[in-house]
Amino acid sequence: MVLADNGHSVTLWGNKSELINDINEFHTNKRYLPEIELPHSLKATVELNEAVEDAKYILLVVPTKAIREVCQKLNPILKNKVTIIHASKGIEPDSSKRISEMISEEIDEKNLGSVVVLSGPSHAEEVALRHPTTVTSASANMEDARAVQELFSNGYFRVYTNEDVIGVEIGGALKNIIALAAGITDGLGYGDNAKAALMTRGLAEIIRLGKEMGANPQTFAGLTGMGDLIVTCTSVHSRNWRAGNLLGKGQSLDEVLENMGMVVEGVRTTKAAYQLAKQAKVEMPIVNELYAVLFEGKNPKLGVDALMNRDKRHEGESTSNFISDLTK
Ligand SMILES: NC(=O)C1=CN([C@@H]2O[C@H](COP(=O)(O)OP(=O)(O)OC[C@H]3O[C@@H](n4cnc5c(N)ncnc54)[C@H](OP(=O)(O)O)[C@@H]3O)[C@@H](O)[C@H]2O)C=CC1
Ligand SMILES: O=C(CO)COP(=O)(O)O
Repeated sequence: MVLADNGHSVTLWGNKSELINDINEFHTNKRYLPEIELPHSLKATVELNEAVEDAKYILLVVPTKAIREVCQKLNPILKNKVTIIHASKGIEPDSSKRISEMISEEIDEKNLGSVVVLSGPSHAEEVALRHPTTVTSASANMEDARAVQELFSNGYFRVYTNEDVIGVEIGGALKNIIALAAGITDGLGYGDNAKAALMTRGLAEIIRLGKEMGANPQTFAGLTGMGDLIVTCTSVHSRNWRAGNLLGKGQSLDEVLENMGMVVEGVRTTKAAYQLAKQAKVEMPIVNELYAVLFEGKNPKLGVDALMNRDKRHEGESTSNFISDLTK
């Protein structure tokens, strides 16, 4: 919608023919954005090669677990070098790969001009209403980051640039873990003090792991770190918060995922972050407790109790100069 509003020629690819027909004929998307009239210039198709034919840019926004599969479908049909912009938020468990790393592994060099990450606090429901939204375009190649900034920027969608791809991808992925935990404490009925604690101490965990992975700690003070953490932990639109909320109210993980019907990225990312933290010996108590709740059947209330009864310490301890990292 943003790109179409900016006058670009956009073709959406989807796998449900009924939904695709509705977009082309009635300019609506009943499943995801039922109240919105889509720009009439927006075309949609079930044929991937039709969607990417002659494309200079491909915007890839499938869930993390589908990234490799979709790239494998794309790679053989690309005829020219393209820039792949991705807006997905996750880390692959076991390989610990970020999305841009998976894309670079799956798309041949001859087909791939550049990878740009578009990330930040932006629930689709509000962007579709053209409500003010700010995001970051990040790439190792700043010229490409600026080109994507130019493509998307308009009066309701403001795009900043950043060269720290690692920090931008890690912030976007790990905030989902904290949002799940915030949903759990809300589901348990604990309220705002607990949520503020999780967001603050959660950001400290994100910075610790992010630094270890090569991110610039300052990035986590920006839109793709603190900004996205705020929106995902507090918004009624957040699937990660909603999933956590149901867990806190006593549903099992299987029940929750079945009821959501949309991707809850924080679940797989918790596994990836748990593995990464272990390998890198980074202290991540919230991640550890959430991992136990999601994958080992731990009662969420006991998880909170464990966090509250950890050894007493100084606020700056083991956060590696948390505040000075953010303000440097
Ligand atoms: N929603 C939002 O506001 C934001 C989402 N994101 C990120 O974008 C990514 C996608 O999220 P979102 O769109 O909300 O997720 P949804 O679950 O709402 O939709 C995912 C879409 O991807 C499709 N899909 C799933 N698997 C495959 C596959 N193997 N091949 C082709 N298509 C597939 C689904 O198809 P089907 O309909 O058939 O299930 C569905 O249309 C996530 O990483 C999320 O974190 C980032 C910023 C904001
Ligand atoms: O990343 C998002 C908003 O910026 C979407 O978050 P949820 O997946 O929790 O809805």
